[in-house]
Amino acid sequence: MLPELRVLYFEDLEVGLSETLSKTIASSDVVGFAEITGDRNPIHLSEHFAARTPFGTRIAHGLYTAGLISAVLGTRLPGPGAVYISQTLNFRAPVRIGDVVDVTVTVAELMPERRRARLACRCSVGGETVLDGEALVKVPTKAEADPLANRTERAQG
Ligand SMILES: C[C@@H](O)CC(=O)SCCNC(=O)CCNC(=O)[C@H](O)C(C)(C)COP(=O)(O)OP(=O)(O)OC[C@H]1O[C@@H](n2cnc3c(N)ncnc32)[C@H](O)[C@@H]1OP(=O)(O)O
Repeated sequence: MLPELRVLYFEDLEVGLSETLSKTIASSDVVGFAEITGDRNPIHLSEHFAARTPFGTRIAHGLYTAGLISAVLGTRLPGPGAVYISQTLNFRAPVRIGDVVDVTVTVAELMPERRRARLACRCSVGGETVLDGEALVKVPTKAEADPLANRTERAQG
């Protein structure tokens, strides 16, 4: 999943605006996440260990799946320049190697006075919700992102 970057400024957002990206979870993703974070829980890395858990097989780290939400926020909605403030997460069902995770974020509320957007986040596999929660992000306005362009517009206008 390497989507094209799209910048949406605060004034471009409206409640209900939504974006979905999909990612197939590879074993190398899970191994890589274990390496970069140090979370070597064998439920993610060892088939032998995972076979004796209720899941029956290795599962992805919850925070790896959550990271896919961050990818949508940071690349598509709102996109580059968005700053995470908070994120709630409910891990409702496991994600297994080979699963295709559909990640959807939807603008739920806009708070113009502080340029905050609240977004509903849902990850699903085959239509089943595996993770949901809410993100709060700070979103640049066009003027904040490009103050020179704004000054030029005013001078011309
Ligand atoms: C630390 C790391 O190394 C480890 C990881 O990252 S593990 C990977 C991330 N976690 C997961 O993949 C777990 C996914 N979730 C599940 O498989 C299940 O939710 C569960 C096994 C954790 C819980 O299942 P269970 O104990 O069977 O619970 P029930 O389905 O019987 O539900 C009982 C009520 O609790 C509510 N509920 C269950 N899970 C969650 C949740 N994650 N968040 C919020 N609420 C949850 C469920 O809705 C039921 O509520 P009700 O009102 O009784 O209907």
